[in-house]
This record gives sequence, C-alpha cells and structure tokens, in this order.
Amino acid sequence: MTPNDCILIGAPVDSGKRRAGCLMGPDALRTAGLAEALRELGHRVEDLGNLSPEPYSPDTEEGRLFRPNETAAWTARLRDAAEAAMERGLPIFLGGDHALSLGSVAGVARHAARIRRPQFVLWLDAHSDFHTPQTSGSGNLHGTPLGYVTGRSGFDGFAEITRPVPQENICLLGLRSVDEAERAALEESRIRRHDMREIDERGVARPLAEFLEHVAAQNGMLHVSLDVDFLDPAIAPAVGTTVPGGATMREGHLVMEMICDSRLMTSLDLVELNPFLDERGRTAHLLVELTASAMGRRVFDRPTRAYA
Ligand SMILES: NC(=[NH2+])NCCC[C@H](N)C(=O)O
Ligand SMILES: [Mn+2]
Repeated sequence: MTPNDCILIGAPVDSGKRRAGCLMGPDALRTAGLAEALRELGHRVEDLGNLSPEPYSPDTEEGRLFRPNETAAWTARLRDAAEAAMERGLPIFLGGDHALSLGSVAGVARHAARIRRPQFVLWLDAHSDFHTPQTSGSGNLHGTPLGYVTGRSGFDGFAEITRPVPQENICLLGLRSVDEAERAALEESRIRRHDMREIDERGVARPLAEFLEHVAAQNGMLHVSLDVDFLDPAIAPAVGTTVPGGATMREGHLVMEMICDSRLMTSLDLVELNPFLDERGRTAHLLVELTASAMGRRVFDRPTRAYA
C-alpha cells in the first residue's frame, strides 16, 4: 500500500448517549498501539491529540434529548477539523461515541464538494443511526448521524448541512437493530442496506464488493465509519449498545482488507469504544488490528506475539 499521511484526531465525544465512558476511547486506542501499528506499515502518522467542543451553553436535564448543546458544539468543531485534515492526509477519528460522525462526515463531505468529487459513506454498524431528534425514542443523538448528514430536518441548534451526502451514496452493513421510525424512513430512502441475515446468506464480500465497485466507478471519496457494535459482542464487548449476532473476527478483517485493496478509503471513524466495559483492552486491540488491515496489513503477516 502506498504510504499515507495518517492524521489521528482524538474526539472524546461522550454526549451522544447516557452511558458514559467513550471519552476514554481515544486514549485506549493510543494505548493499544494505533500509531505504532500504522507506522509499522510504512505510513506517516501525526497525532493531533484530543479536540474539545466549541463553547456552548450547558445542557439542562430537562427535555427529551440528551445533551443537544454539547453534541452540537462537538459537531461544529469536528466538521471544521475534518475538512481541514482532508487537505493534508487521511484523518482517523478516535471516538468517542457515534455522535462524532455528525461532524466528521459533514466535514469530509464539504471537502469532497470543494474538490468536486462525490462523497460516499460505508457505515459498519448494528444500527442504522438514521433518526432525527424528533423520531429518536431514546433521545440519544448517537442514533442520528446519518439523519443529520443526509440533510433530514429537525436538527435545531446544529450547524446547517451545506453538503448533504446523497442517500444512494451510503451503504449500511451489519444491521440487526433498527427502530420502527428508522425502518419507515429507510424504506422510503435510497440508502443501500445489508443486514446480518443477508450477510449470513450471501457472505459479507459480495455486497461490499458491489458497493466498492460503485464508489470506484464514480471516482468517489470514501468515508468508513466503524462502530464497535458492528462486531459480535463476544469478540468486542466494550460497547454500551451490544447486539448479539454481529460480525465475526474474520468478517471484520475481510471487510477491512477489501477496503484496503480497493484503495478507496479517504477517512475513517473508530467509534463507540467504551474502555470502561472492556476486558483487558481486547476491544481496543481489535480496533487497532482492524485498522491495520484497512491500512495494508495482510492476513499472512500478522506476527505471532508472546505477551508476558
Ligand atoms: N451509534 C449507536 N450505537 N447507535 C445506537 C442507537 C440505538 C437506538 N436506535 C437509538 O436511537 O437510541
Ligand atoms: Mn452507530
């Protein structure tokens, strides 16, 4: 793989849901050796440290939505950081919960519009995260990033989406938990979606290959958003919204290896890691390994390591 300029951007967003802990995600990913793994593959790595949200008026405990002001402030900061980082390399957003993708995707889409290339999004997740603040039953905004970046209405107080990602440019892979209101909206949408039932029947490679071919044919930019809960909780326990029946270790690696082979990925989110729920760092390590697969590590050059 040709060396990349990887830009690590810590985004300790924890306002997207009620269970705290994702704010420790960026440091867990660093501790698990993300930068070292990328350098070992020949990439240049710059770590920008952790961002903080723009100033905001504190959220009250009233209201249906959980911490909307804080999430809106993160969105503004991350959108600008993402757009700026795209000028210089391949940003990797170290989450933080999935609310960070309101900003990361909005920012990369603005950059793509500026260089006149279409933006595509591959969403690796158990959930579709296509709510609006109005349709969300939980009031947790980590369930809304795809609603926001496609330009659905109802995001009062959030930066206006100037460059919505076209629905047909989005592919959901790994679905197995979709709320009723999301299902209705998805069915009316042109978003591509492949649930675990389909992956069981057809394998993960065929639907992914179809999407990657489509991105390549359009000369697209590809943002990959990897939610820990895409993976089966048996191998990735460190997440607050586990859903049994997720991707296996090999399915996860195959997806990342195919992304690597396609040479299409231009930005990446690693989200929903809650180190408080991890078991001796195994989920953080798995995310590092998966990122390495996406960035050029081959299945046959995983060294055998003896841990003392
Ligand atoms: N990024 C996530 N883990 N999202 C989970 C969302 C769960 C549920 N659909 C909700 O809106 O509350
Ligand atoms: Mn998610």
